[in-house]
Amino acid sequence: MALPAPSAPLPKAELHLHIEGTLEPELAFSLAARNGVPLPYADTGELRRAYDFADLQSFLDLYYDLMAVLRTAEDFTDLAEAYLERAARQGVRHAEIFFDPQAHTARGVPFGAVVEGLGRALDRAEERHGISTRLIMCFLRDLPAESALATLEEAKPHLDRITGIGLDSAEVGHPPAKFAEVYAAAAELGLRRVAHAGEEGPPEYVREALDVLGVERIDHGLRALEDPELVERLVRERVPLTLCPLSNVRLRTVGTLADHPLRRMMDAGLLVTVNSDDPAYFGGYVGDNYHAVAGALGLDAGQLRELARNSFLAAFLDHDEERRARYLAEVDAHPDPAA
Ligand code: HPA
Ligand SMILES: [Zn+2]
Repeated sequence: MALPAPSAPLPKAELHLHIEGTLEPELAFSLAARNGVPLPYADTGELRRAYDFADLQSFLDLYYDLMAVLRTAEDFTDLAEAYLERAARQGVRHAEIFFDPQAHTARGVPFGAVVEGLGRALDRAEERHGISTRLIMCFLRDLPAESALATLEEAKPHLDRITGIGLDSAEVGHPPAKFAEVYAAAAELGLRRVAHAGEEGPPEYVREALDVLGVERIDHGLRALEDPELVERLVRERVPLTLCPLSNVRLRTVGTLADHPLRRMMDAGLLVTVNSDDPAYFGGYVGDNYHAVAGALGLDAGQLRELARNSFLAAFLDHDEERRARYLAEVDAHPDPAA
């Protein structure tokens, strides 16, 4: 008897994904060889063994170091192409991709090489992988606000490729209000706004991201749970939260997946989504994150469907409502959300 064909993975959008965090050890070594960049690791096994993080900063140190291998537009194309291929296999139909321009321009890589390189992969993502895409430029919050303003200036000739801005890197000590001016300038330019807040920083940072920066989504937002009034507001205003469960475990913001508050957050009425953050470093791509939380928290088919629906509801698809409706219909029609 023939085995039934395995069903396709649940269609989903990925809204919290740092493209530099998709740099797998194998690609890092091959780019290092191509560009003549020395790496302080003997092989991919030794590099992987360094992925044992105590907190956000210990991860960021390695993340920024390994980026040294990314030098040319072609490197960024190869990086994004590898991500899109993996994402498609895990059911991603729409990806809103973060990149960190300052981490590259600071090393002498031109802004244009980064955006054009990524853009070449994104331009063919629909045809090759069936994935629609957006690009979101993140500012490094541990650099001065002036550097973010200069980066927005550099971005101006490339705004046809950039949908929005975000805020990432070391959170504590760098409150959202530090970036009020650049967020206001970006809003004037018609850019969408998101920010990491409440990953390691306090609930106050989540409130500031909403009130001072005018963000439309909060990346992570876990620590909002410490403030019931803030939770009530996030529910009332339907502010999407882009959660990254495997990241939270690897960076020790939650103890184990079984302790992850995702299910409680859904029960509280929050609009939560599941994402991979930096999948090459945290042990899984977005489908792996869905499977992991489904297993650890005992999510049923309805809850998995809700997470996938939320991802499309929270996506920047306002100018393409027809597409959003199509993606939502694909979720509703999916025979087996656990796949
Ligand atoms: O998880 C993250 N948090 C903050 N900054 C980041 N930059 C890449 N990944 C992250
Ligand atoms: Zn992130």
